[in-house]
Amino acid sequence: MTTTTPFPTATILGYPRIGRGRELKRAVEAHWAGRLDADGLRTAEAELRHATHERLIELGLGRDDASIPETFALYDQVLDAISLIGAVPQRFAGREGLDLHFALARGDATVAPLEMTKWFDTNYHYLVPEIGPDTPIRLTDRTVVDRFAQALGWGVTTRPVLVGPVTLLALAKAADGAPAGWSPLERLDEVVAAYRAALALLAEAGAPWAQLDEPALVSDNLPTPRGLLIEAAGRAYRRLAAPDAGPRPALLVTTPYGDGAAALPALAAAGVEAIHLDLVRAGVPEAPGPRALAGTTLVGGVVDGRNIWAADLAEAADRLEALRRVAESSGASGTAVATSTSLQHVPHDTALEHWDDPVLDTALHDWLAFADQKVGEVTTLARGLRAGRSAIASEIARSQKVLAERAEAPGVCVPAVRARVASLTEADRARVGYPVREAAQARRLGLPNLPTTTIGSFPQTADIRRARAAHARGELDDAAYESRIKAEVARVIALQEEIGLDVLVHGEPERNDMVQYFAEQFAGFAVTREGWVQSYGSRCTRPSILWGDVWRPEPITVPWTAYAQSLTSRPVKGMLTGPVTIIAWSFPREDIPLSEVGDQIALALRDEVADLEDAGTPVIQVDEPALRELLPLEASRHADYLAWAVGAFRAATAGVRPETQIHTHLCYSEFGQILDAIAGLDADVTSIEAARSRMEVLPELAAHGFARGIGPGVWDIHSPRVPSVEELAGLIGAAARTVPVHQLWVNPDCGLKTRAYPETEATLRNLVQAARTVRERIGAAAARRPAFTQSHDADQALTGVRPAGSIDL
Ligand code: MET
Ligand SMILES: [Zn+2]
Repeated sequence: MTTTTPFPTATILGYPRIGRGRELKRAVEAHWAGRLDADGLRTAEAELRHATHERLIELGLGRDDASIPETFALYDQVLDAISLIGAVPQRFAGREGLDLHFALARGDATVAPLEMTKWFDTNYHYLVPEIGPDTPIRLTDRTVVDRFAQALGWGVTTRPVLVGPVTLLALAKAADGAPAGWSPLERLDEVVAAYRAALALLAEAGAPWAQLDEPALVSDNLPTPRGLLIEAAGRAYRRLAAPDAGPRPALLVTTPYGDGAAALPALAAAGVEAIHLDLVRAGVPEAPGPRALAGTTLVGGVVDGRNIWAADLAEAADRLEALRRVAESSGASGTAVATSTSLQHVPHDTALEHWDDPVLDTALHDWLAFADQKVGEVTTLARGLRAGRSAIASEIARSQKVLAERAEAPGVCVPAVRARVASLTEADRARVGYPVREAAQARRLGLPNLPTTTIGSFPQTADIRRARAAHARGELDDAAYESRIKAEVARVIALQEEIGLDVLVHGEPERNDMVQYFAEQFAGFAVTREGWVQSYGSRCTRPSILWGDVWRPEPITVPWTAYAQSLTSRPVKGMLTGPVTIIAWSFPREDIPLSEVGDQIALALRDEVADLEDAGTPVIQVDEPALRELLPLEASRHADYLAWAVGAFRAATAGVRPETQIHTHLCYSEFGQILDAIAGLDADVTSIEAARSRMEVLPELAAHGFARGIGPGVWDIHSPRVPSVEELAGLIGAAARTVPVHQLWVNPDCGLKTRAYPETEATLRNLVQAARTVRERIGAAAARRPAFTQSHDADQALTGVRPAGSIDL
C-alpha cells in the first residue's frame, strides 16, 4: 500500500448517473440511433461526470479527499466489471469497443445479449455475467483508470468504484457448456488477479482509495450459500490487500442492501482499510474483539440510499455513536458516515419538483430527501460525529419537528381505510377450487390449445406520448384526449384481430407507467415530474411517492377496457398492477408495516376488479413482476414477506366469479425461490419471463406440480430482434416437452411498450404462426396414436406415452 490518505468522514456509495436532465439517456440513445458517434458519446459522458463532481463538491463532499465515488457507467456497473476482466462470451467474437459494449447489453442483428435481472432487492437491472471454465479472464479494459485520470485532470480526486470480485462471480451464471454443477466462483483466483492488475494501474494513476462493492455478502438469495461467499471474500481480499501485492489504493469494501455483520470479521482479517455496513437494513454489529478492527475504518451507512424520506437525524446520530463505540473497542482507526447503498436508486434533487396542491407541496418538500438532500444529511451527520451532537442540534430539532408534523398530516391516517383492512378475513382471500374455475372459464372463453396473447402494453408511439403530455399540461382537453386514446385502442384491437391473437388487450396507451398510472388515481400517492431513476441501461422510471393511506376514489381502467371489448367478439383482458409491484416501484411510506400498505392497495384494486367484472370483462390480469424483487435478502425474513405479498394479491383478486379468468405476470427475476408463492397467488394463468433465460423456469415449475395455466415468454422484448417462426415454434415445442400442453399459453416475455411497431407486428405474426404450427404438430402426433384420438386434449391424448402429459415435438 502506498497511500496514507485517511478515509473521508463523509461520503456516499454512489450517485445517480442518468443526469438531472437525463443527459446520459439522451446521449446513449442518440448513439444507438446513429446520431452521435463514439467521440460524441465520450464527450457527453465527460461533461456529465464533470458536472456531477462539481455538484457533489457544492453539496459538501471534498475535492481531493476521495469522498466523491466514481460510479458512472454508460449502461450498467456489472457490464463494466465484465469488461474490466474481459469475460466476454465467445458468441460476441469479432466486436470491439462500444459496439461490443452495447452488443453485450442489447444484442445486435446476429447475437443475443447477456441476460438481465434485478440487482438484489432493487428495481435496477444488471447484465448477468456468463462465465465458464474457458471464459477468458484478464484485465483488458482501462476505463476505470481513464475515468480516474480524467477527473484528476479536472482537479478532483475521485474514489473509483467497482463491483467486487466475489459479487461479480456470485451473480454470474455458468456459461453454456460448463459441466453440470460447475460454479463461476471456481474462477475466483483469476478474477482476483485481474482486479489486482486494475488496482495497480489505479495506484499508478494516483488513486488513494478504491471502493469494491460486495452486496453478495449480505444475501441468502444467491445460488452459493452466504457462508461460502464470505469465505471466498476472505480469500479474495487477503490476496488483494496482501502487503507484497505491490502498490494499490487503500480499499473500501461495502456491504449494502442487508446485514454485513457476518462478513465483518473476514474482511477485517483480510486487511482492507475500510469496511462499510448498511445500518438502515441492519443494526449496529457486536464488537468483534479488542484488536479485530485494527487498521480499519468502519463506515456507517446510516442515510437510506433506497428511499426518499428525510432521515431521522437523531436516530441516525444514535447509530453512528453506537458504531463508534464498536470501532473504538475493536481498535479501529476511525468511523465515517455514508449512505446505506449507492444513491443510484433515488432521483437527483427535490428542488426540481413542485406539486400543484400547495399544502402537499410544502409538506413533501419537508418530508423528502432525494440524492442531493441525502448528501447534505451525510455531511451534517459527519459534522456531528466530528464535533459532537451539539454541533448539529438545530438540524436534529428540525428533523424531529418534521417527523411529528408528518404523523399528524391529513391523509396520512384515514380511519375508514384502516377499518376496512382490519376487517379482512381469510374468506376474502379465497376463490373456489381450480377445477370448477377451469371448466367455467373453458365454457365461457372457448379458446384453442396454446392460446396466444400479449402481456398488455403495445408500442407507445411518439404521437401517443405527445397526446398524453399535452393532456397533462392542459393543452389537450379531456374530450380530445379521450378520442385520441380511443382511436389508438381501436387500432390496436383491429391489429390484434388481423394478426389472429386469441385473447386481446387494449394496449395501455393511456398509461405512462404501469405503477404511476394507478398512483395518479389512488388517494395517498404523489407523483413526481423529474424524479427519474435508472431501471436498466437508458431506461428510467419515475417512482411515485406513497405517503398516505391508499383508497380508490373512482373506477380507473373500466372505461378503456369496456370500450376495447365493445369493438371485438374476442375476449379482451383487463390490465391492473398488483399490490407488491405498486409498492416495489414506488417509494413506500415506512411509518406503517408494508403488509398493511399491501392490503390497502389490494382493497383499492379489489374495487377495480369488481367493476371490471361487472362491465363484462372475462379475463383480468393483475401484474406482479416485482414479486421476487421485494423478497428480503435474509432467509429468516422470507416467510413473513411472502405471506403478506400473496395475501394482498389474493385480497385483490379473490372476489371474482369462477368464470372470470385471473391472470398474473412475472418477469426479469430468478423465480426458483418463490415457486410456492407463485402457486399461492392462485391465478388461473401465469405468464412468466422465459425467453431470455431460455425457458429455465419451466422445469422448476413442472417439478413443483404447478397445475394451472402457464405462459412462458417466447419473445425477449428487451431487444428489437424479430425471432423467426421456427425459433418461436422451437421454444413452444421445448415448453411443451416440460409442461402439459393444455396448461400452456403463448406470449412475449413482457409488455411491448418499449418496442416499435415494425418488430412488434412482425414478431406477433410469427408468434401466432408458430403457435399454429405447434398445434398442427400436436394434432399430427395425436393422430399417430389412434387409441387416443377421441380426446381433444393433446397432452391427454399422449398420457401414458410420456410422464406428466409432456409431449415430444
Ligand atoms: C414489467 S411487466 C409489464 C406488464 C404490463 N402489463 C405491460 O404490458 O407493460
Ligand atoms: Zn413484464
